[in-house]
Amino acid sequence: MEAGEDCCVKVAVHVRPLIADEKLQGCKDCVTVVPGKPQVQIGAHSFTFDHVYGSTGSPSSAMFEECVAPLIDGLFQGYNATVLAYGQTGSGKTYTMGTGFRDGCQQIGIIPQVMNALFSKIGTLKHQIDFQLHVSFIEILKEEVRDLLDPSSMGKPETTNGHAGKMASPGKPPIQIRETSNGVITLAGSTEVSVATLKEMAACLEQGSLSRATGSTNMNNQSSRSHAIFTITLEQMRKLNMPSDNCLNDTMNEEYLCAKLHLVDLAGSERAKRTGSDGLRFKEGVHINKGLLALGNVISALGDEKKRKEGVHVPYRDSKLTRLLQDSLGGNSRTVMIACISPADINAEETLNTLKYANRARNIQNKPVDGSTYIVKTDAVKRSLPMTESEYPMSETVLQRKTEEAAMATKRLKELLEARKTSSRDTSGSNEKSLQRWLDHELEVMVKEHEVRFEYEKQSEVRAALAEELAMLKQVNEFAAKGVSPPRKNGFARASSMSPNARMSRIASLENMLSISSNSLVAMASQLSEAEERERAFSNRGRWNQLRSMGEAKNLLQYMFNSVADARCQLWEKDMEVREMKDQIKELVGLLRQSEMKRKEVEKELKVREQAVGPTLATPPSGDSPNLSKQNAEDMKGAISPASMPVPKQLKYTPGIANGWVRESAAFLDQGRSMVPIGQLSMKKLAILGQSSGKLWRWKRSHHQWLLQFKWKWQKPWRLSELIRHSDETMIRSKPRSQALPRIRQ
Ligand SMILES: Nc1ncnc2c1ncn2[C@@H]1O[C@H](COP(=O)(O)OP(=O)(O)OP(=O)(O)O)[C@@H](O)[C@H]1O
Repeated sequence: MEAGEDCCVKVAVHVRPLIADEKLQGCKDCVTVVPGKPQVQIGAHSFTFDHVYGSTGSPSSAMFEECVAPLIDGLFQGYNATVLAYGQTGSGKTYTMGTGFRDGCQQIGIIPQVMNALFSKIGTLKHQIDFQLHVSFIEILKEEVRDLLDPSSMGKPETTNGHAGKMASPGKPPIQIRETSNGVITLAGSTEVSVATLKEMAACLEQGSLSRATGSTNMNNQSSRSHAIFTITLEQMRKLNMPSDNCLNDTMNEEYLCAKLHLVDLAGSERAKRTGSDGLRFKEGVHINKGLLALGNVISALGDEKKRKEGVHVPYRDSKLTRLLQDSLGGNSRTVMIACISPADINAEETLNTLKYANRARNIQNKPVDGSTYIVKTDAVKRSLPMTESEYPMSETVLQRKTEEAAMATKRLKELLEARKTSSRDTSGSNEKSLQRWLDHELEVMVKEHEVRFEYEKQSEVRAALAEELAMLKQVNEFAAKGVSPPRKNGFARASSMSPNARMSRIASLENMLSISSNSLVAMASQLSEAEERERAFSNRGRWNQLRSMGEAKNLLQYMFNSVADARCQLWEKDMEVREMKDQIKELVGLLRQSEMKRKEVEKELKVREQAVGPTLATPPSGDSPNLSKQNAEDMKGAISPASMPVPKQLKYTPGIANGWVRESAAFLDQGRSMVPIGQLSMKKLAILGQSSGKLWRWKRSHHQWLLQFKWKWQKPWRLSELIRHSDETMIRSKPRSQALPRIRQ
C-alpha cells in the first residue's frame, strides 16, 4: 500500500497453529491455505484475501513488513491508520497484536514491532523534525470505556470474577466519546501519556495490558473480554527549508502534522454458549456477541463513510466503538484488518463466520472451488485407514450412529436452506396455504438448525473422549517401549492390559474415527454458518415482508396460534410422561434400598443360624436330632444352586423374564427365617408373604409392564432391574447354603 493511494480495507488472515489444548481434544487442522495464493479453504468454502499468514501461507514474521510497515510510513505523512485484530476467542488476536504482556514476558506482535519501527524512523529523522508522541490505551467493556493508563487505578488486583479491579476511580469522571462541532470523535477524559523513548512507550503498553479485563473461558483461559485500543499520536513539526530574505514569521517555515495510529484488539467474536461462561460471565455473552456486531457495524461504517464522501447523508451508527473507529476509518485513514483464525475443526463454524465477515470487509467476490477436493480427501482418509475389528466395536458403532444422525440432520438442513434460496415463498395453491407452507418451512429450518447444533456439540464431546483414549494408548505404548509400568489409574489399567497388537489396532481405529469425526464436524459447521448467514440476511430484510395484507397477516396469525397451541399440548403430554417416569424411578430406587436392607438382614440371620446349627451339622447324626436335619434338608431342597440359576451375562431385554423371575424367586419368611422357593410355599405362607413383601411383588409386575412399554426407549431403569435381580441372586447363593448342602446329602 503506497502512501496517498486510494485505499480500502486490507484484510490479512492469520492462521495460528493448533495449540496444546486443541491437540489434547484430538482436533484436526481443517483450514487449507493454497500455497502461493492468499486463499483459504475450509470444507467446500474458499476465500481470497490480501494476505494469508501462517499454515502453508506466508510466514507470520512477514506480516508486519507487508501489512503494517506501510501504515507507519503513512503516519509520518499525516495519514491516520488502524490495525484491527478480529476473530473468535482464542484465535490469536492478542498474540498477533502483542498486547498480551503477561507474567512479565513480552510477546512478539504487531504493537512491539510498530514501536520499534516508529522509534527507529524517528531516530533517523529527529535532526530535521521535532516529534511529540502520546499514547492512550482504553478498553471498551460492556459499552463502558475504561482508561487503562489511569494512574489512580493501576495495579489493582483482579476481582473474583476474573475482571481486573480498575473501574474509574471516585472523583474521576468516566471517559466519554465525544464528537466535536467539526465531526471529529474525541475521547474526553482519557489519559494521554507523553512518551519520549521506546522504553516509555513499552511500559505504557505493558501497564495497560496488565490492567485489561481478562477471564477464563472454555476456549481460552486468558481471554480478553474487552475491545482494547492502543492509540499512538504522532505530532511533527517540520522545518521547511524555504529560502527567504524577507522578514516572514518563523512559523511560516514550519509544517505541523498530526496523525493517529489505532491498534485495536477486539473482544472474541464467539457465540456466548461456546465460551462456557456462566454467572457474570454469562451476562457478558451479550457483550461478546456485541464484539461481532461491533465489527459488523464498523464494516457497515466503511460503506457509510463512502456514501458520506459522495454527499449522501448517512446517520452515524450509535455505537461507541463504531463512532471511535469511524474517526480513523474515514478520510485519510488506512485500515488493515487481521482476521485471526484457529485451524481446529472444533472451531470451524466460528472460523467460517470470521472469514465471511473479513470477506465482507474486503468486499470482494468469493472464488468458489470444486468441493470434490474435500470429498476425495475424506474418502482417501477412509481408504488409508480401513476399519479394523477392534476390541471396542461398540464405540465405533457410538460414533457411526452419531455421525449418521449428524449427516442426516446436516443433509436435511442443507436441503431446506437450498429450497429457501430458490424460492422464498411457494406460490402454488391458495395464498393462505402457501403462506402456511412457508411458515412451516421456516420453522423446520429453525428446528433442523437446532438439531445440527445439538449433534455438533455431541460430536465434539465424543471426539474429545476418543482423543483422550488415543492419547492414553499412545502413552501406554511409550511406557511399554521404555519398560516402565504406567500409572495405576483406571484408563491406564485397561489400556495396559491390552496386547500390543490390540493396542495398535485400537490406535489405528481411533485415528480413523477422529478423521471421520473431524469431517463430520466441518460439514456441520459449514451448514450452521450458512444458516446463520442466511438468518442474518433474512432478518435484515424482514421476515414478515412476505405478508402483503392485513387479511394475510391475520390468517397466518391464526395458523400460528393453532400450531403453538398444538405444540404446547404435546409438550404437556411429554411433561406428564417424564413426571411419571421420574415417579417410577423414585419408587424403584426406594424398593432397591428396601431390598438391599432385607438382604443384609437375611445375611445376618443366616450367620446367626449357621452358628447355632453348625455344631449339630458338624457332628454325625446321633439320632437325637434327625428332625432338625430333615427340616434343614427340606428347607434347603428347593434352594437354588448357582448351577440351577445362571447369572445373565448381558443386560439384554428378554420378554417375560421379569415374570419368570418373580415366579421362581425365593422368598424370605420371618417365621423360622428359612429360605424356600416361592412355588413350594403353602397358601398360608403365601398369604403371610403377600403381607410382608407384597409391595415388592406388585412392583415387579408393574415394572414388567412398564419395561415392555419402554423397553427400547429408556435403558437406565432396565439396568436397575438387573441390579435388583443380581442382588437377589447373590442373596440366594450366599455362602452358608453352599456349605450346608453337601453335609445334608450325607
Ligand atoms: N501464532 C501463534 N502461534 C502460537 N501460539 C499462538 C499463536 N496465536 C495464538 N497462540 C496461542 O493461542 C492461545 C490464544 O491466543 P490469544 O490469547 O492471543 O487469543 P485471543 O484471540 O486474543 O483470545 P481472546 O479473544 O479470548 O482474548 C494463546 O495460548 C496463544 O499463546
